[in-house]
Amino acid sequence: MTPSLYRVADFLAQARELDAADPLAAFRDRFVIPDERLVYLDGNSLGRLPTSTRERLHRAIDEWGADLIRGWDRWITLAREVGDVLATGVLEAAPGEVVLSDSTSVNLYKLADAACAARPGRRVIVTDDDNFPTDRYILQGLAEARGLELRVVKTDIDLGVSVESVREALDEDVALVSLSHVAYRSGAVADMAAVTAAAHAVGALTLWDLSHSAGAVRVPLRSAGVDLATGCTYKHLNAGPGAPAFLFVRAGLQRELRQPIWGWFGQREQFDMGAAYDPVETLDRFQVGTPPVLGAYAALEGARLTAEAGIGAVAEKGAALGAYAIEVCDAWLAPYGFALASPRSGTRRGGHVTLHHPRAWQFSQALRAAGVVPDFRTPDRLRLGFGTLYTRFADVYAGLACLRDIAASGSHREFPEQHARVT
Ligand SMILES: Cc1ncc(COP(=O)(O)O)c(C=O)c1O
Ligand SMILES: Nc1c(O)cccc1C(=O)C[C@H](N)C(=O)O
Repeated sequence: MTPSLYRVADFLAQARELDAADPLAAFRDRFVIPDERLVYLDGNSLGRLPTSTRERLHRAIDEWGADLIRGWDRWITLAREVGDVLATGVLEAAPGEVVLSDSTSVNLYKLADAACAARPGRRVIVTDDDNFPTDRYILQGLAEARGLELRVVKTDIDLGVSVESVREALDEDVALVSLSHVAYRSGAVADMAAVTAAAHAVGALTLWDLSHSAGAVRVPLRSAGVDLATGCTYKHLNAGPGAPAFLFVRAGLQRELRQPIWGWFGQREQFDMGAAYDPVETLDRFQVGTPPVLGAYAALEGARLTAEAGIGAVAEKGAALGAYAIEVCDAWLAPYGFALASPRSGTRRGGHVTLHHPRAWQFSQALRAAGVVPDFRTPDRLRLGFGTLYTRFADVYAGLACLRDIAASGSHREFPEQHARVT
């Protein structure tokens, strides 16, 4: 499974060999793939639909029709049920530390505000300048509302945020360090354990965005001593557009923190409908309102699929897909001006590989027109995202062969230079 061991020029044969040796190959049959000709390299934005999810959602709709309000006997605990699958099968956390809730954006706000409230007198939140937009905006808004300073660490946009740069931003005034574990643009993996240790050394809490990590790489929440985390389920966990996010709160912190949105799903004896907010002492205090049940079932199926495959095997295959892509890019695309904009080392890279090219937008449009779906990120980056459970080495080969042919023929120049709308 290690592409660098190959010294053959025949990348197609190499892809076939790697697919034949892939222990996760059979998982592709567990996804709905209506068009086998489409080369989908955007699983890091929106994962494919698992067949079990399609079945479970049909069943859930029928249960709604038949059970009506009685369905809540089961649905009421669904967010925690999914959380436990994520905790034990995907995130290296303990049962009772992860729950499905709201969106990543809303959870970031809830957790960051709770962390700042738990460090009264400290005036600083630390983040980095290439963190995902919603993270930066939420922290900007929170800092403004609380009269805090948002200290923004400079990132190398291809290699991610370094522990040294975070350390330089730390002092005893810092309440919270909030970073993405896998950078959305480059796929660079931050050193979760070292950053967390550095933050703890000055008495600060840590909050990690795991949107690009969950279901793609190992997330050592427990061994790194992480305090707080959140992330989406619609990328590598394949739970579908708008599926609910998850949040993690370290067991030892749950009683101490109080989140800012006082909803009834955090309330002790919820159905007593008490007069004043009195939150439970467990993780449920970070819930707010009625969970989206259909999305929660989709998240349950997606999380189970990754847990069944094993996050170790998933991460290993993701790294191998990336290594193969980089090897092919070096040989085929560098002559056309493409440059790697992700870490080369598999242990420092998440589930996607990013390429830099001044005409990345035009290439992304030409690829789409040719039946290959990558994504584009401003200003000049092409991201190739691998859904480890369904992307084959042969898909990576086909996508890159198409990109090479476009570059060789110059056909990308037929597409407008400026991007209009980008997803
Ligand atoms: C790192 C990261 N955080 C957050 C989000 C989105 O958050 P939300 O689901 O709240 O829109 C994304 C992707 O959209 C992301 O890549
Ligand atoms: N969440 C998305 C959406 O609602 C619309 C379009 C794209 C997305 C994405 O997930 C983008 C993705 N987080 C990124 O890394 O760019």
